[in-house]
Amino acid sequence: MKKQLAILGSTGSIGTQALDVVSDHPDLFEIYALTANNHVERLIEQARKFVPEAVVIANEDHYHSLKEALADLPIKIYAGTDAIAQIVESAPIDIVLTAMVGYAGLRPTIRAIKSKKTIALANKETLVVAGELIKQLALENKTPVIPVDSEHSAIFQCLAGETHNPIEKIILTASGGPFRTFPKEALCNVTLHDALKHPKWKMGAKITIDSATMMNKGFEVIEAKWLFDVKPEQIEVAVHPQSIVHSMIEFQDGAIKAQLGIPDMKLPIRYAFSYPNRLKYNGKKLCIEEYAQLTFERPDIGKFPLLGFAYEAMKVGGNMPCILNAANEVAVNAFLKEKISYLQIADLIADTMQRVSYIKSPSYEDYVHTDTEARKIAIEQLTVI
Ligand SMILES: NC(=O)C1=CN([C@@H]2O[C@H](COP(=O)(O)OP(=O)(O)OC[C@H]3O[C@@H](n4cnc5c(N)ncnc54)[C@H](OP(=O)(O)O)[C@@H]3O)[C@@H](O)[C@H]2O)C=CC1
Ligand SMILES: CC(=O)[C@@H](O)[C@H](O)COP(=O)(O)O
Ligand SMILES: [Mn+2]
Repeated sequence: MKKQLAILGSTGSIGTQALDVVSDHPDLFEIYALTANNHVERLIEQARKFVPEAVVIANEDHYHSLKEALADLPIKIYAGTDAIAQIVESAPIDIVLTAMVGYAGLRPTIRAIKSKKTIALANKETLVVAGELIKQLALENKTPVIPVDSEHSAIFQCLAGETHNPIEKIILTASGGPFRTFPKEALCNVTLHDALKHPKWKMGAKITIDSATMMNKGFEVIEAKWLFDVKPEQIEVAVHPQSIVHSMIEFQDGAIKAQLGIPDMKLPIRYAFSYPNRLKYNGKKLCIEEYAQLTFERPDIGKFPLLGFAYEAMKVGGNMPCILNAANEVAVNAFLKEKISYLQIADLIADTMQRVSYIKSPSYEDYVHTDTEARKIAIEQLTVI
């Protein structure tokens, strides 16, 4: 039986790579549903190629053009965020890949977990915002959450066969982003164009900016806490500019296991789809002799304060990581529109973290309310900076 997949965010960087993986294995996987937000032409192309049961466009303005373009095919067409949350519940779906960007991933992920679908989790913001709730729901519903994020997939792969061995320490590797070698004083002059030049990975715009501020690594620290049930002090970040070692775990006997490979998201996507099996791959692989040096250095929190904010938010807990995420989404969006400078991203987030009401044990409704409140405060701040 082919596994039936729902790809949320099929038009993005992870989504399109996931569809490549499906194309490589038509005998194993079938697309049940595709969802997107604005790239309607790309979604139409994908729908014509994979002929899924259903296609959903979050932005309702595109509904009619989508429906018209696919009128000759037996595909159900829906629009709106409610429809995305509903489609993941469809009985035939085995795996839901959460490859949409940002807070928008939270609600459909919860619905998919409650419907006992295996989650292939790329949308790290879901765990940043509501990690405790997601973990609890996944346990209650016995729903596997398989990481797609390269570092977490690496850790997950290293944990195979180690069920009875506790993790002593996680060493999350970071590329260091485009400004790794820049002196701190130079960061006041960097542009959007500079920040969008990731040294190793070709990704969507939002995560590329998160990598340039190292917010991405901060988010990944929080993501690791929830996925692997470790304390903040057990998670270390090592800057590894070659992006070949995708992360490491240290066990209590001092052994360190790592997963290596060229920077290619298709490997963690493929592994999440085929887990616990590995699929044959004949494309480009790591040739270790090409790397005379694999280097590791400590991150500079003075230069990348957002990484520090994430550790702080994780330690404070409650709705603080949700505030951090909302403020970051507003700030990155403003930076992408060139309304604020690179350094103002940190100012805006620090300010918002101080202003939003703190909730120690948030419910789902509290997260929704916190996200709204934090965005409002961050947007207000935009007008005064
Ligand atoms: N790219 C990568 O290599 C990696 C990404 N990730 C994570 O995966 C997620 C996706 O990243 P990436 O693929 O780079 O992002 P992209 O920006 O390339 O793609 C985002 C996708 O989400 C859709 N989308 C955007 N907003 C909404 C919304 N409000 N409702 C529904 N769908 C929406 C977009 O639709 P449309 O294009 O139609 O507007 C698009 O399909 C992020 O959480 C990121 O942190 C994790 C590790 C690596
Ligand atoms: C591919 C992937 O998983 C990204 O999250 C990547 O880690 C970003 O690179 P940084 O290490 O620069 O954040
Ligand atoms: Mn990553």
